[in-house]
Amino acid sequence: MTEPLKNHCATLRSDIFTQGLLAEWLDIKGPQISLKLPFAAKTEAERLIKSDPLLQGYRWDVQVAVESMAHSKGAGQPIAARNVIAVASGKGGVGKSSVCVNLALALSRAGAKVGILDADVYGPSLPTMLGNRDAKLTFTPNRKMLPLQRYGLQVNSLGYLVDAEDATVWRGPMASGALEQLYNDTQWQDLDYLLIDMPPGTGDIQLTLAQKLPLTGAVVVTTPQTVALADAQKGIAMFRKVDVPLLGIIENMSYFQCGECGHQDPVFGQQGGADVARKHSVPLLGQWPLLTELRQSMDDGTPLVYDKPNHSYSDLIMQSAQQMAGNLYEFLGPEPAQE
Ligand SMILES: Nc1ncnc2c1ncn2[C@@H]1O[C@H](COP(=O)(O)OP(=O)(O)OP(=O)(O)O)[C@@H](O)[C@H]1O
Repeated sequence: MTEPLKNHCATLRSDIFTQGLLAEWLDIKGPQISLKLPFAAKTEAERLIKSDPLLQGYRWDVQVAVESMAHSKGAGQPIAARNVIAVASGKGGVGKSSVCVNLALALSRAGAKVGILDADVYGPSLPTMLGNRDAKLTFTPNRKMLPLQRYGLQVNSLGYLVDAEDATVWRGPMASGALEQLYNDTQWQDLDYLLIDMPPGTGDIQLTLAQKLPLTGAVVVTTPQTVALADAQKGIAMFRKVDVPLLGIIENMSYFQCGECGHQDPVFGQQGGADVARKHSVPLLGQWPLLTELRQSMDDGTPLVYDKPNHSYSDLIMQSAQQMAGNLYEFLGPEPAQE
């Protein structure tokens, strides 16, 4: 029965599991099935299993054991996590930090150990979005920073070290120095994914970061608006130039969705992010509407995907995050085992 069952699981396909649930991830002992996923997609796997009548008679134990991907680079920087992902935008204010926080929380819900490094040193917004602005970092005896724990994530931001207002007037070299220190001197604990909230833009500081950090991949956030799209394309070009694989584009603020009646209004134009994704052969990870509740949740420091997991918007975020993790695995493949 084991082989036919494994073959059946391989037919359970979705956008995230393009080859189904693979035989090597499954361990079947009588009515007990253990499924060990190599990327964060526990929620999607459970959904697939639940939707199949043939699999209901079994006891399922779904675990996530994220593997480090083969592609990992960076000029001499230590690698702080199994996978390091930049969340970037060519233009400011398109919602990059909000997307980064929600993606991180979604990956954590999908079974992974996740951290966020707020590298947006000119305007660190992580402390506000996570509702822990008064939190202060602690240090190890050898002066390493211990990341703060929040909503199941490990996080660090310049905002926990200095006042956000002070950081906004920093000049390039000071900001780059602070960033390198944040990256090198934070003692991250056993992370599957470290998401880096990059400073907006494609200038020197962003290029240096993209070159120096051992990035496994990058996600570009844009709105559908023409000016944002031009900058998003610069972002794509920047990552391609330094050989960082693009895991996808998130089109944020795709349309305004009225919280009362559900009416949709394409405030910033239509499909722009989707068109750029197609033009540059980068996957589109999602189209997230402009929603008052999302903005409110970020201002209140209780991000939607954590605070309201059953909200339809949270489903969108979960889909994008798991798709990103799946793309990372599919595009890059696990690191070969050490001899
Ligand atoms: N989909 C959305 N719906 C409603 N509000 C949103 C959405 N995405 C982001 N926002 C809001 O837009 C504002 C800007 O978002 P955010 O700070 O995430 O952008 P950013 O691109 O990181 O900005 P910066 O360039 O300053 O780093 C915030 O108030 C945020 O709550």
